Amino acid sequence: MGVGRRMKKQGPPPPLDESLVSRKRKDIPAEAPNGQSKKRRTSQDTLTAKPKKTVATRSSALKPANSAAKKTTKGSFGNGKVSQTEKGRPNEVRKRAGKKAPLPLPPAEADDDESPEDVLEGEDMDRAEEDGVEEDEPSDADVQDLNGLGSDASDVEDGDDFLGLDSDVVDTDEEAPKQGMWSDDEDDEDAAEKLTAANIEGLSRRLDMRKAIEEAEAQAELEESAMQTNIAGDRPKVLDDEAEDEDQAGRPSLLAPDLQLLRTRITETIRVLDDFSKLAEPGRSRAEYTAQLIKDICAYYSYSPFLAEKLFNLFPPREAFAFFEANETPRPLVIRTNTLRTHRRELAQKLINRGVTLEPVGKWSKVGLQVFESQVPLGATPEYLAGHYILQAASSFLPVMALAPQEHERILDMAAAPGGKTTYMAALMKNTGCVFANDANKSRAKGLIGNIHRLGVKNTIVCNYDAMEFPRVIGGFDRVLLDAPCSGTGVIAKDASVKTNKTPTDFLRLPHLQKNLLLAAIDSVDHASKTGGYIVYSTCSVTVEENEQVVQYALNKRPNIKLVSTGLTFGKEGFVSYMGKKFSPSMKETRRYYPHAYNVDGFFVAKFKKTGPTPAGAVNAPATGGVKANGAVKASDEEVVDRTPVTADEGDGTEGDFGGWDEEEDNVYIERARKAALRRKGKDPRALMKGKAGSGKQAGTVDEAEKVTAEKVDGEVAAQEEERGRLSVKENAVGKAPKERSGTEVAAASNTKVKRRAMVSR
Ligand SMILES: C[S@@+](CC[C@H](N)C(=O)[O-])C[C@H]1O[C@@H](n2cnc3c(N)ncnc32)[C@H](O)[C@@H]1O
Repeated sequence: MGVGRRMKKQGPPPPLDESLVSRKRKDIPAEAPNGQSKKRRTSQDTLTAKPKKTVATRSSALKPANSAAKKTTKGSFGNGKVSQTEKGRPNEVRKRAGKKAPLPLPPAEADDDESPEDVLEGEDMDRAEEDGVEEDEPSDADVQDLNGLGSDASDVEDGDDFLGLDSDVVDTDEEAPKQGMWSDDEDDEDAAEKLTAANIEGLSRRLDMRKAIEEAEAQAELEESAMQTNIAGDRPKVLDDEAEDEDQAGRPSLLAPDLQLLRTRITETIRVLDDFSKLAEPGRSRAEYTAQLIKDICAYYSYSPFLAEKLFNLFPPREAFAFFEANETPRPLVIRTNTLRTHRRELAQKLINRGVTLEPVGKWSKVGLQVFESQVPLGATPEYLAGHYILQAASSFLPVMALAPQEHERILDMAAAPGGKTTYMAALMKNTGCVFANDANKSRAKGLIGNIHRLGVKNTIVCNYDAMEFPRVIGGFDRVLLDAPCSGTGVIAKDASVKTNKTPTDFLRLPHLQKNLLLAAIDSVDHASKTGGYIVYSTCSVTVEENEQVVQYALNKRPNIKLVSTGLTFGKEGFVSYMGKKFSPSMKETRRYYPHAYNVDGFFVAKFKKTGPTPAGAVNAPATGGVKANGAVKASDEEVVDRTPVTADEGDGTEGDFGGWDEEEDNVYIERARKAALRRKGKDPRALMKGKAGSGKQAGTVDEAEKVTAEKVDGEVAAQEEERGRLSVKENAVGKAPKERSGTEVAAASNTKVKRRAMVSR
């Protein structure tokens, strides 16, 4: 495998406090480093510019002695790839703009039809090979971004819930004293020097290229922004004239937007919003500028207006820009050492020998390795096949680190496929105790089994339930991880379809599901666990609806939980208020991760401690039936169906503005589900409704707009229920042949249903 797109795109976006544009302007020397005078870059130049040449020249100017760097720079970047200006822009926009050479999508991405709800880890071999099409250039900050994070790593390892981590991780640490590039307690100096020497050429080459390219990019950007056609003086004129967007007949213009002008206008609008009183045109409001900015962001990055606005509202304008920019470049390729099979140092040495350039992901992790270049497909090396590592996004380490599973504990991973987190947990637990790895999607659960086998995990039982059925299936866990299905707004760099395929309905449907799953997670934990009693909720989404709002709902519904520190050494605090809504002050214990801030996928992590028993009337209390985690069957095996109505979500004064249920919305859900059930039984709900007094009254309580949304949501919920029903029926019908059972499975699943559905990790 050559130098791939992903591997080249290791660089983070610029730091938050220095915008892309202003930072580069600041840093740019008056004259190009090689003494060439500045040349204005036209849009045609931009598209045809050969980074190879620029990079090589600037690189040699920066470091004339480094011929190796020059040579590799040519090899790596000199394939007639597109310039920075064009990089990362959606193809369709480029096409619309009539540009000469549309940037091809890498085949793996183009073919990837899995939604972020489905695939968050990159375990397949294909993923490791999805490189090699688009060029990018790392920036100076790139190593620091992952490496520099959590430099107070000792806190992580020694902190409350991380007490066990040091001993849990079978890493070089136990055997070896300190060394620089590797963890403090890793390797002796000689060994590490060898590793570093083997790696050093690649690393220094990368640094050279990064520096050179950033300079070239900054220069180009400066020149571009100088090409302003509609910006004059101190008060830039950036607001659209109505007529500009319409043709002569008043229809929306079909002309392709000029991307350079759009970008310039975006940066200028941000500048105005940063210093509104000084820079705004007289008589124009902030709202007008914001609307213009969102509109330009939609055009430039190809977002739906709905999602662009939702994401924009999470940040101040300048930071929002950094976020949208960061979504255009992939995050670093990271592998997690499987400490059940090897040590990180050993693994690194073997991979370096195979031509992989890598280094530890940062002090905050003892098992992560960030890969910069590879001569081999990382999903097909002997070490990969032998289960020595898994390709896993750095952000996806975080929920497991927060959960901090301990040896000999019983853990539930409610939505586990494809198993990146399950297998990490098993490694931390040194294959002791028991992990129930559940996923509602049967085919994904099979992939999970594959990873479990490859990585040598032996303490895990895979099962295939709708997680809402917990704890009726089995409860009493020491810790539960709910890595919830979500909209994937944190992983847009991996799946650009999120930009346009999410609708308002998704942000009703998903939080509804997430809230239910979180209650089930909480109710599945044994509050009296001697070692645990913790729940971690995580998503790869950055929206408030799927994160703080879900957490707040759980806090409202379960007085027997409290938010506690995640123990993670980096991450931004969760919102305690958002757009006029208030959340619990303890929400600051939750952590938000953004691509532009940490060069990791967008993520959210919340950790709860369960402080008391599940309230008697709780929806998911394992009152009847089910088994405890220790395998003891409860007195009655009768099926418990969750019929608890959901209550007010917003504005009832007692539960806060977020986190509760919207009673009307839920009445509609319930009503629709009832109708769907009737239809399934072959009855016509409308005929039945006619006879019922009050049914019209209920319909009258929901206004038309709500009705339309509710119709849609309920249609989807009903379809989902139907699908789940089918899944469950199918599974029960299929059952499991005796040969598929292992001792572990049989011992742990004394409940017939569990036995039927559990798939085995041998
Ligand atoms: C974010 S992914 C999980 C990723 C996984 N934790 C990992 O680290 O590899 C969400 C998963 O939830 C599963 N899922 C969706 N709805 C579910 C439900 N009601 N019960 C259980 N699992 C569900 C999906 O099939 C998907 O695999």
